[in-house]
Amino acid sequence: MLEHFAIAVTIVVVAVPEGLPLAVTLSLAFAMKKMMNDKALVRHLAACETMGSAMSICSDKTGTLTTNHMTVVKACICGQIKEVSSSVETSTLCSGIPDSALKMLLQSIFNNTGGDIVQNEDNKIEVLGTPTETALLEFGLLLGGDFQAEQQKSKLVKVEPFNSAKKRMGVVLELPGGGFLAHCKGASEIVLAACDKVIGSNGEVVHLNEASTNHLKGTIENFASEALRTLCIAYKELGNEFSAESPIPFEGYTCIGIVGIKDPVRPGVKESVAICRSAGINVRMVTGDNINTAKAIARECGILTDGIAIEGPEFRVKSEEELRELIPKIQVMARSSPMDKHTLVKHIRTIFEEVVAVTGDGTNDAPALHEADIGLAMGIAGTEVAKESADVIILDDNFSTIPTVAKWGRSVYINIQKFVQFQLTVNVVALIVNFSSACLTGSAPLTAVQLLWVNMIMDTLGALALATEPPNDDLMKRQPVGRKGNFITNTSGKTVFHIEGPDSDLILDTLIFNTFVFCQVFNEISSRDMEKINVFKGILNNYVFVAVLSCTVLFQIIIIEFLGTFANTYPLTLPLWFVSISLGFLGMPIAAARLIFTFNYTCVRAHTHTNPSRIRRNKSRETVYWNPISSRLMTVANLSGEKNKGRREKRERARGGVNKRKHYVTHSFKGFVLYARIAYFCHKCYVFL
Ligand SMILES: Nc1ncnc2c1ncn2[C@@H]1O[C@H](COP(=O)(O)OP(=O)(O)OP(=O)(O)O)[C@@H](O)[C@H]1O
Ligand SMILES: [Ca+2]
Repeated sequence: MLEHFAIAVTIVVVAVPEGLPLAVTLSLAFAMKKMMNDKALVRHLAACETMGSAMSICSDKTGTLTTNHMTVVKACICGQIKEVSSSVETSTLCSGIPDSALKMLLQSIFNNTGGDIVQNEDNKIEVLGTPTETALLEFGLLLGGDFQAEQQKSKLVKVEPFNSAKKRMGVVLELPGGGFLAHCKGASEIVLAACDKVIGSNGEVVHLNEASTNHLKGTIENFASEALRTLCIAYKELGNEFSAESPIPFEGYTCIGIVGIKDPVRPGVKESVAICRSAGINVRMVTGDNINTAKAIARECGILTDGIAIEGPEFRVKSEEELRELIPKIQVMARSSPMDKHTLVKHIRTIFEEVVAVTGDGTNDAPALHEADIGLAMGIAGTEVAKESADVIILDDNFSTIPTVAKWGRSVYINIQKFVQFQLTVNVVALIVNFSSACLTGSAPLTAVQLLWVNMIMDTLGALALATEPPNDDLMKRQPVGRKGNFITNTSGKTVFHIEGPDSDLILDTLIFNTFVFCQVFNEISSRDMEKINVFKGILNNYVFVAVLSCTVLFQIIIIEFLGTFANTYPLTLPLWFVSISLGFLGMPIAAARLIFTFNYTCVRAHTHTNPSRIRRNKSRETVYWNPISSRLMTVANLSGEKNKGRREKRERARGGVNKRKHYVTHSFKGFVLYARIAYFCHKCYVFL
């Protein structure tokens, strides 16, 4: 009783794949630890694996693809384009700029800012703020401005800080001589649209006519096509009437100038984008910046190739049908608001059912990071809001860490897949062997201790071995599995026979079907004579047999090669025909081997249970054995071959062959029952599945 109980418990222990959760956790934890060495901090454990199935990456530009170290390198003030660099003297920079314009520019730069300039302990000047702000403040210093003095001159009445939706920033100053003045800076084409005047080359304010508008627009386009981020700086006199409660008006501005800010592309981005491409991951750029700047940078990174670039406001108004057509082609989305980024990610996820990864650093990326299947935030330049919304933090702010994360994700997926396939096979075999033998014989072939050892090998140690397999570079050469990928695949079958292409499933099915039919054909031949090994002997004498067999083969060829649509088959190549026929033929040697085995086995058994009465009947005093297959006594000579054939035939004739026929009938009946049982079992399995 106790023994049976122990066996039952062991079988249950073997049957439960308790190594699976272990393998999953182990694989994830292992990947997480290794990813930490590769400068990726995983915040949610499951994210390790999700990244492996990513099909699409939406990346923002500033700070992710670019370094986020910004400097003003070009400026267009009073119609003059100036090259700016720290080596240029203030006097040369300011030459040609009228005093009034310079004064207004410095007032704007130093008052309309979210940054600050302080003196640190070493008496060095330090510029604080977001990269765009610091770039502008440094430009102001280069122009010879004094931050503190400029700020003390006038009183700040109202501030509308920068946000990514409006893409501009504005302040209102109360001037020392009385009256209010509004300053605005922001996305160049947006601010320029609010201007109707411009400071001319002599410092006078002139109406913005078509020629000057086109000149400014051309300048913006020129700067942008050089991958520069452009900002337009403008002011507006508000007169004496302004209350701090009312919003800053946004029309009738006077344009002071346009600056071009350089933000170089991070080294290694191009290579990383190429790796993602070859791994079947679609990389898109979604940025708040100008479309031309975005295009230029996207080309430099290898993101923009043959796809399209679209602007946020245009994207926003498209219907769902239009988006369905458009989204697969979009490679760059510029001037996007945080909600545009979010909408794009949501549509890729829901309409196309792709697994989407989003990378970002700013507060404007937070909604998209949150919506994505996996959010990756930049660790150094990233804002707290972005990091909070992300699943993985890229500690070195390097875009090339992203393919590494994807590689680890794929390795986790593959490792778990390998383990599941390993465990499925081992578990099922161990279970069937033990369960069936316990049912049939009452005892399991493996003892409890043995079973527990087997269980340990296949569960715990198996998990440890397979889950910690490190990734190889080949992982990034295959397509992502995506959301609908099959976890348990039949690729093994396909890879064995080198079946590829879109019809590979059908080809594999046809191969199985063909092999099955040829198994039957050869089985038919094997069944011609149950006693003899050479079943081909005299085959041509039976015309019916030959005709039936030939017709079967002929029809099979027609079905496979020509009746594809009707029979759901696919024409097989010559090597695949060879494979299926050979596999079908395998049954024959197996049948022959079984014949030899049972023959010898029964002989040996007969020898041990020799019936003395029958031995005595042999006149030539040879040792005779009882062969149950042919139901007759045989000498050693009989067993080994065709010797004494004449005598045997004579004896058979004397017996009238009655016994033999009776034997065949029982055999066929037993066979029929067995087949019926197998068929019934298969049917049950099918229904169960
Ligand atoms: N501090 C600022 N003051 C005024 N305008 C700004 C400021 N910062 C950025 N801009 C303008 O707003 C635009 C959009 O900025 P936004 O924050 O939406 O995206 P981004 O940081 O340029 O790009 P990404 O989404 O790729 O990070 C910029 O192209 C720039 O013209
Ligand atoms: Ca950004």
